[in-house]
Amino acid sequence: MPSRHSPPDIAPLQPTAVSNNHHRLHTLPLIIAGSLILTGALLILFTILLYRKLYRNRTAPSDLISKSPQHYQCRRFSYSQLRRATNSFSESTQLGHGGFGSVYKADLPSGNSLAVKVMDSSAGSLQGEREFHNELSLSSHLIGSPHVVSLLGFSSDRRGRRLILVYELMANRSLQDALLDRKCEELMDWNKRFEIATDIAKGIEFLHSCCDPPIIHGDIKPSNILLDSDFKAKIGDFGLARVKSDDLVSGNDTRILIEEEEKRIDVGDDNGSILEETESVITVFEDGNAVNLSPETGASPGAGSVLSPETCAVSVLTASSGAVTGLSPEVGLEKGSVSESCLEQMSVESSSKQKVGSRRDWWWKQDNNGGSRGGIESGSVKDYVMEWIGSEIKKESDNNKEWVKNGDGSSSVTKKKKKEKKRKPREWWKEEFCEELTRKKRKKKKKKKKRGLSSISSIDSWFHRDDGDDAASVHDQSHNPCKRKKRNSIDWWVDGLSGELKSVIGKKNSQDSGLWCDVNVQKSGGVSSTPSMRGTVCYIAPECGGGGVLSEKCDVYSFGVLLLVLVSGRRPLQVTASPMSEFERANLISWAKQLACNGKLLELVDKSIHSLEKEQAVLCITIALLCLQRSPVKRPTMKEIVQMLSGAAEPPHLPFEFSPSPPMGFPFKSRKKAR
Ligand SMILES: Nc1ncnc2c1ncn2[C@@H]1O[C@H](COP(=O)(O)OP(=O)(O)OP(=O)(O)O)[C@@H](O)[C@H]1O
Repeated sequence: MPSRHSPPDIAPLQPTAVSNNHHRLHTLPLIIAGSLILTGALLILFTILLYRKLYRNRTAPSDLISKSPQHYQCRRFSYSQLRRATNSFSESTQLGHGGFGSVYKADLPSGNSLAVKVMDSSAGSLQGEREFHNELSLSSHLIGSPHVVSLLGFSSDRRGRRLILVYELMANRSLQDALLDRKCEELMDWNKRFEIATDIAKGIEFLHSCCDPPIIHGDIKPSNILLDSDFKAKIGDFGLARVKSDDLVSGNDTRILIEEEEKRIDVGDDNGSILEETESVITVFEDGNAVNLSPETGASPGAGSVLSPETCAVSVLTASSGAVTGLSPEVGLEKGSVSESCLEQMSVESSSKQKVGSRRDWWWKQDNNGGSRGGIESGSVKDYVMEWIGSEIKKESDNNKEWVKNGDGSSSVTKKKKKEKKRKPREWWKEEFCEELTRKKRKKKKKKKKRGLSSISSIDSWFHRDDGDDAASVHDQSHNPCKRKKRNSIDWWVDGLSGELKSVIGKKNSQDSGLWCDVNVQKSGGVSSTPSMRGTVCYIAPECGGGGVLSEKCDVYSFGVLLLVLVSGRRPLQVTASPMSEFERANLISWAKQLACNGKLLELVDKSIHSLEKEQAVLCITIALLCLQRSPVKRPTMKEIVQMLSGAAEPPHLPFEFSPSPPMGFPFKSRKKAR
């Protein structure tokens, strides 16, 4: 009998293998998923670590800085100690407010007091961080001058969001604050002012001549001049300063560049820029709903609109600087603040018109900023201003129709009487401007008849004036009484503004409007100035604005403006009284030039000053005018200035173009007549 073989144990094995396979099939995706999750988690962890590392690097520069040997002399302060010393950075300890934060007085338990500048980097201000770095990195160069504010150290909070610079405390805060806001009695003594001027000059000379390599401050202005308890001046705030390194243009190169630039402008302008400018004005206003900007034609009814004095004043003053204490009749010609929206509008629009200039150094680079020669071309400045005025005119035109009629003399007597009753503070402005307009209108008609010249808006001609032309025109007019007659207060007022506008418009800043906001006087008495990478409007040299060539001569120019401010006790741009005649004084630089041409320099001196040394005052103004020459090469060096101020060098002569007119009736015969 055949033995019956039991079937091999394969059959029962089969289900096991199947189940194993099944098991494998089940686990494989799990393994894959698991490994994917693990990889993902690792990636996320890595990213987080990387991000934290980068973030830490960005927000806590002080950690890095402390490792750098060149900062070892700068002490690192304990944040909590500083916080306690400033009462948690309370307002009561606030000394002032700048572009990138506030300055507090810190009273240490030892009895010493310090000034603590807090920059809140959580606001995302890269520029603030840069200034922080810049100031720290320069501190090692700045030791040894009694005319420079000492940087004692730095600090930052645990998360590195608050960056702190610690300075010696300057009891009388800034010159801006003491002279222009608080009007300290001590500064009404001429000797004190002269001493301050000399100290500042010595401080800048130290930066230019004693530091190796030289340092260019880049932002000389009253709010960066600090006064100790004896009102001795020291230069502070080196956030925009820079070491003059080899990659920077040397003095000679600067000269070549400037000469090339001047040639380019001469040739460029000849090649039609003036024509373009004229055309652009017409186009702008034709586009702007047939708004006629010419005061002459604008005054006529039906012209669609008119350039009201308010518009003119606000636009030009706003454009020029925040340093305007009197803006328009609406603000009562007292301290007022420039409309922020206007400033923003100006900055935003202007920045879009700028040509972005390329500079090697980050110092010059600014978000949304840059540009060639003053950050903009003259045409675009004017276009911008014209456009802006045009838009303001549109707003004004509806309100001002009555005024236009009045200006034209067509309104009824009864209406006039009614208006007189309601006379608002701004009325004087309108009336005076109407007179101005009608006068101009008459003159223009005469001109047309005589010469048959094409009509160009007088506003247009205002903007054709450049800094250089300004001087020339001042001189020209002073030497030619006939020409001078043609100028009126408005002309003088607007004189020189094109250069300032260039600076303004080249200053768009991510944090604020980019304008000098000295009008925003803080509660503490401090002021907020422009946190600009290029200096401050009205103080910045024409060639430096908008990323131009930087040299020591930029500081010399700023010193010139500061000197005028010091002597006159007023801001570079301000209207202090209501009459139209005051407009000619609104622009301090133009006014100084005008007085120089008329041989009346001493009229510039602050009336509140006592014990005036007239010779010294004339010396100061003369030096200021030398510093304000358009060509940097012509400006004196700080060393020369110190020598002049200290009497070690001969007192300088006024630049030719500002020297007083020669006596009339000069016996000069032309060849033609002689024959
Ligand atoms: N060391 C100091 N001692 C006393 N007060 C100071 C000191 N440093 C600054 N201040 C005060 O704080 C104010 C603000 O200074 P800060 O340098 O921050 O800004 P600013 O120079 O006014 O403007 P910007 O930031 O545009 O340069 C100064 O105007 C001054 O009144």
